[in-house]
Amino acid sequence: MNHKSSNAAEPNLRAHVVMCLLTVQQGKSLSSFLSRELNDVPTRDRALFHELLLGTLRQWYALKSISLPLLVKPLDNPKVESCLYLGIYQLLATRIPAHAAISETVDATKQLGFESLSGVVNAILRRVSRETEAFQTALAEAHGLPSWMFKRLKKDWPEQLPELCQNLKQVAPLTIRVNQRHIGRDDYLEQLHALDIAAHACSISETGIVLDQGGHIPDLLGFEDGWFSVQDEHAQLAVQILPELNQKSLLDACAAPGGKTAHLLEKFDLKHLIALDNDAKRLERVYENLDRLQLNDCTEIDVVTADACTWVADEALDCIILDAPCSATGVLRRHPDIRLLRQTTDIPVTVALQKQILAQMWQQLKPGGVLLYITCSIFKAENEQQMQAFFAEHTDATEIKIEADWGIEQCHGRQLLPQPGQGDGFYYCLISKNA
Ligand SMILES: C[S@@+](CC[C@H](N)C(=O)[O-])C[C@H]1O[C@@H](n2cnc3c(N)ncnc32)[C@H](O)[C@@H]1O
Repeated sequence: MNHKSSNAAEPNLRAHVVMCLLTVQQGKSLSSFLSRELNDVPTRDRALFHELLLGTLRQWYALKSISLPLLVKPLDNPKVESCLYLGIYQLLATRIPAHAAISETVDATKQLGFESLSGVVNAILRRVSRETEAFQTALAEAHGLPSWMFKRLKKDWPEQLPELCQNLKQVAPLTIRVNQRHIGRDDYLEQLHALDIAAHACSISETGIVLDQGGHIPDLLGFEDGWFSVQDEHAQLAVQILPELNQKSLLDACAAPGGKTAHLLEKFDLKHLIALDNDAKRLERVYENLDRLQLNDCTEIDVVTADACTWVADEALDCIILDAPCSATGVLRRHPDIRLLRQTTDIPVTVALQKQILAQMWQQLKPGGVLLYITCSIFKAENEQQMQAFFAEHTDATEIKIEADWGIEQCHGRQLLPQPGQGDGFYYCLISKNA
C-alpha cells in the first residue's frame, strides 16, 4: 500500500492508520494486509498503531453517528472522514492527551493532501475535546452497527439486542486451548501462575484458559512445544459436543486453518481424519499447526484441497464436522473490519452456499453417523432457519439435542452470543443419520 502524502513530509502514524482504514473501506480484510503494514511501523509504535486501527473500526458506526450532527454538510471524502473518526476515537476512548490527538490528526489530514479540510477536522475535534463527557455517553449509547445488520439482529434477537450490541463493541479476551496430549489444564495454569502470568480457567470449555493480560503468544511457556493453541472458548465447544470418536473415521469439511482439526486429534484416537478446505493457502496452516502441536503421527491424516459443494469421499464417514463459511458476525469483536466489509446482499449468497455444502456432505456420512453443523454467525438465517430447511428436506436426519447449560436453545441447535470476558457468537447443531 502506498501511504506517501501528496506533500514532501513523511506521513505520521495517524496518516498511516487512515490509509489502512481506507483499504478496509475499499473491501480488503484486515487479515489480508495488517501484518505487512505492521512491519512498516517502528516496533515502539506497533501497539499504538494496532489499537488505533482496530479501535476506530470497532467504533466505526458509533463514531459516524455521533459525528454526523457536527457537520454542516456531508464531508463526502472517505480520507477526511477517516481522519475525523480516528481523531474522535482518540479523544473519547484512549488516554492519549487531547492536544496530541488533535495536532497529530490534523497534521495527518494535511499530509494526506487535505489542507483545506484540516480546519473542519480541527474545529470538530476541539469541540469534542471540550465536551468529552457528553460525547463519551453518546458513543457508549450508539449501537455501533451498520443499519442493515442492526435491523437483522433486532428481528432475530429482540430481547437480547441492547446487550448484544454493547457486547459486540467490546474487545474479546485472549483465550487458549490446552493440548491435553502434552499437559493438563490445571498443571498448565499452575505453571503460568508460578511465572506471575495472570490467567484463569474458562467456565464452559474444559480445555480453555483466559489470559488476563495480552502478550506475545510465541513467547508464552510451551508454545514451541505445542502445549496450547489460541482459540475462542465457544469455538472449543465443538469437540466437547461430539460423542466419543476413538477408532472412527472423521471428515473436517471446512478445516483451515485447523483449529478444530487439531482439537479433535488432541482429544480422540481417530482411525482416519480428512481435513478438507477449498483454500490451499489456508490449508498450509493446518500442516504448520499439526506440526507444532505434534499431532502428525497419532492418526492417518489426509489434507485435501477440494470444493465441499462437489467433493465425494472414497468411503462413507462415521462423523463429519462442518464448520461452514458464514457471515462471521459472531466474531465481530476479533474482526472489527467485518462491520464495514459485510453487506446485506452477502447473506442470501452465504446461506445458499452453506445449504449446498451441507447437502453434499450429508451424502458422505454413513447411516448411523453424526454431523456437527457449526457457524460463527449470529444470524438465524445461517443457523436455526438453515437447519429447519435441512430437516424439511432430509427425512433420514434426526437432531441429537445438545443438553447444555450454555447458550440459547433454538428450535434446532444451540446459539451462543458473544459474552463479556468469554466466548464469541457460535451456533451448533448435532444431527444423526438414521441407520
Ligand atoms: C469458519 S472457517 C473454518 C475454520 C476451521 N474449521 C477452524 O476451526 O480453524 C470456514 C472455512 O471454509 C472454507 N470454505 C469456504 N467455502 C468452501 C467450499 N466451497 N469448500 C470447502 N471449503 C470451503 C474456507 O476456506 C474457510 O477456511
